Parts: sequence; C-alpha cells; structure tokens
Amino acid sequence: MAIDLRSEFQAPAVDAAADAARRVIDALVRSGGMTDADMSAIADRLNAVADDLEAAAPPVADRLVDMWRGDGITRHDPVAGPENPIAPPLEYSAVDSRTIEAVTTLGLPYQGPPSCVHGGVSALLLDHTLGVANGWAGVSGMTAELTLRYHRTTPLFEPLTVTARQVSVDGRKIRTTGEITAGGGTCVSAEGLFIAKHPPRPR
Ligand SMILES: CCCCC/C=C\C/C=C\C/C=C\C/C=C\CCCC(=O)SCCNC(=O)CCNC(=O)[C@H](O)C(C)(C)COP(=O)(O)OP(=O)(O)OC[C@H]1O[C@@H](n2cnc3c(N)ncnc32)[C@H](O)[C@@H]1OP(=O)(O)O
Repeated sequence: MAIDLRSEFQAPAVDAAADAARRVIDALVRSGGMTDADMSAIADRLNAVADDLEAAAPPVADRLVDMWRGDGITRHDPVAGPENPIAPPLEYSAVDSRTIEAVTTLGLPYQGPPSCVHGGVSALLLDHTLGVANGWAGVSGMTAELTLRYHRTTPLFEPLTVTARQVSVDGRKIRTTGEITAGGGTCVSAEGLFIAKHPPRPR
C-alpha cells in the first residue's frame, strides 16, 4: 500500500519547484569547477529566484503552524518530504502492519567515500524511516538512541531499499530496527530506542 502524503495538503506546483531545486543541487555538485557554464551568471539567476521566494514567503512562525497541520506523515521533513529539496525524497510503502520500506537512488549530493553514500546520510534516512515505521505501527516517539552498523559501503547511483520495523513497545520505550540494502545485501543496519513523547505542535 502506498503512503498517503496527506493528499488534502498536496500542492503539485510546490513539489515541482522542490524537484527543480533538487536538479539544481545535483547539477551544481556534478559541475564543480569542471564546467563551461558561466557560474557567476548562474549565481545571479539563482539569487534572483531566492529573492522572489523570500519576498513572497510567510513569517516562519506561520509556516511552522502550516507544516504541522493534520496528522500523520509530514511533507516538509528532510527525508521523505516532497516539498523539501534536501529530501531525496523517500516514498514509503507498507510491508505489513509494523514494517515499511522505500526504494531510492542517491546521487552526488549525498556522497561520502568515493561513489558511496555518506554515513551520516544513511543515519538520517534510517532515523527517519524507523520513526515513520513507529507512526505506521501506531506508537511513536522521539529518538533516544540510534545504533548503526556499517557492514559495507552503500553505493550511489544504485537502487537502495530502506526498511524499518517496529519490534516492541514496553511502556514508553519503543524498539525499532531497520536496514539499507543494495543488490540484496545489507549495507547498514540500525537499532533504535524511541521514547513515546511528542513535543507540542506549533499553533
Ligand atoms: C507506509 C505508510 C507509512 C505511513 C506512516 C504513517 C504515519 C507516520 C506518522 C508519523 C511519522 C512522522 C514522522 C516521524 C519520523 C521521524 C521521527 C524523527 C525522530 C527524531 O528526529 S527525534 C529528534 C532527536 N531526538 C531528540 O531530540 C530527543 C532528545 N531527548 C529527549 O527529548 C528526552 O531525553 C527523551 C524524550 C528521549 C526522554 O525524555 P523523557 O523525560 O520523556 O523520558 P524519561 O527521562 O522520563 O525516561 C523515560 C524512560 O526512558 C529511558 N530513557 C530516556 N532516554 C534514554 C536514552 N537516551 N537512552 C536510554 N534510555 C533512555 C529512561 O531511562 C526511562 O526509563 P525507565 O522508565 O525504565 O526508568
């Protein structure tokens, strides 16, 4: 079953703009200094876009309230948020009532070792995916501990499967596991302890 990204709040043009920003980030990292493009002119054009966006943007406090409308999954987060350009973004599917997964392919902006995913990026993907698995399973909380094991390097440019499963709930303590696999092999595995607590939503 595909995830419902709170369809009542979807704005296709916003998601399209975030997709365009992802393309820009990828192209900038790919280009570096090895480009014939006029990077000064490109910086001017990108700054002009940012000027337009900033001039029309709401106060941050209002946007925070807007971000936390509704229940369930968010659209702004840095892992699955379609309207956040730093999110790949992951699209989750249910495997069973306590397990979710997403398939994604990461490019140069997420690089750590040569042609490999940065370990901190893997940690980010797993932390968030474990958290969403908890939400899917019905009892969620804040990350108190996250233990990662990096079994082998995680490749860029290849499909990665990110999986998470809620294992147990004991009072406020929630234990959740997950992994990133590539080509059927485990690259990173994670064990998380989450504590059932929810900071108040901005109003
Ligand atoms: C397929 C479709 C999917 C559809 C999905 C559907 C729904 C999804 C819905 C929502 C999902 C959306 C998003 C979720 C995604 C991602 C989540 C992101 C997670 C984060 O990004 S989150 C930020 C990082 N995180 C922090 O910023 C935490 C900072 N921290 C604190 O806020 C406190 O520290 C806290 C709250 C952790 C605890 O504080 P507290 O006061 O509430 O708890 P307290 O101290 O009373 O402890 C109670 C018992 O927990 C034990 N305990 C506590 N802490 C421990 C630790 N660290 N290690 C081991 N044990 C610990 C104690 O030892 C005691 O144990 P005992 O009862 O046995 O004595």
